[in-house]
Amino acid sequence: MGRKFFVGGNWKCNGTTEEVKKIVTTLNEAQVPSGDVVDVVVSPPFVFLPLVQSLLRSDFHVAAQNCWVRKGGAFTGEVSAEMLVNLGIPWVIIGHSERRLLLNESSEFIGDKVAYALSQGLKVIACVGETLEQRESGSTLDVVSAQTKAIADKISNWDNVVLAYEPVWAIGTGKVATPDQAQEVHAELRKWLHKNVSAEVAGSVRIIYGGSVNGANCKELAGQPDLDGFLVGGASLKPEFVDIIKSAL
Ligand SMILES: O=C(CO)COP(=O)(O)O
Repeated sequence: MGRKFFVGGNWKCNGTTEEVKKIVTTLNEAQVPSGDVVDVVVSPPFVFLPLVQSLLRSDFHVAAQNCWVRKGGAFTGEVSAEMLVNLGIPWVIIGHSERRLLLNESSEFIGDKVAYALSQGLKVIACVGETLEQRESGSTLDVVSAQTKAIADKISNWDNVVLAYEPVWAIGTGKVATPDQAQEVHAELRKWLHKNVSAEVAGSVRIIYGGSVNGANCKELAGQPDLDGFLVGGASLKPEFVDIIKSAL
């Protein structure tokens, strides 16, 4: 099927100028598989985007962690998709569970954001995932399907979308999904896309996993047939991010 492996590093709300420079130096010096084998995208906080973009090796790319839902204007504190395009930022993460849960972003709002960002020419890492409560009540597949539907309802072209499955109970907890748990949801998401979007999209969209991925557990997860990469939080701030990139091989 030829889906290129994708490794994203979500730095979240972390870092000082010095720390950011250090991470970028580590990445720039790393021996990793070529850009033909893996897409590497790191996502610093907005304020560090220009710095990271100017220092980062040219085969790695940057993503913003969010953007405004429509054209910019009188929206204090927001950053528009147009601004990211203006700075040459190619990617944006949309719908991360921390924004869904802590900032009350609804699935519909996220669908609108994905559509607007794509319309401006950005590539989107769109996140879905269930809470522990939802998993324990057996509604995981319903939840991730509904979150994916809210995106599918608003877009017609998936070429520039990477779908990130991030179970909330695995984020920052050290409790990684087992390879079987991840594979099950990834396969179901692909089935959902096949049925509700198209066979082509189901076959070509990369579905990446996020939640307590580290240098030790990445290899086994990467071996799952429907798992096309990772969105890494905590470990993306450490040198072991390089080992996660290497799991593409
Ligand atoms: O939320 C995540 C990436 O977006 C995952 O975070 P952790 O890797 O820290 O669990």
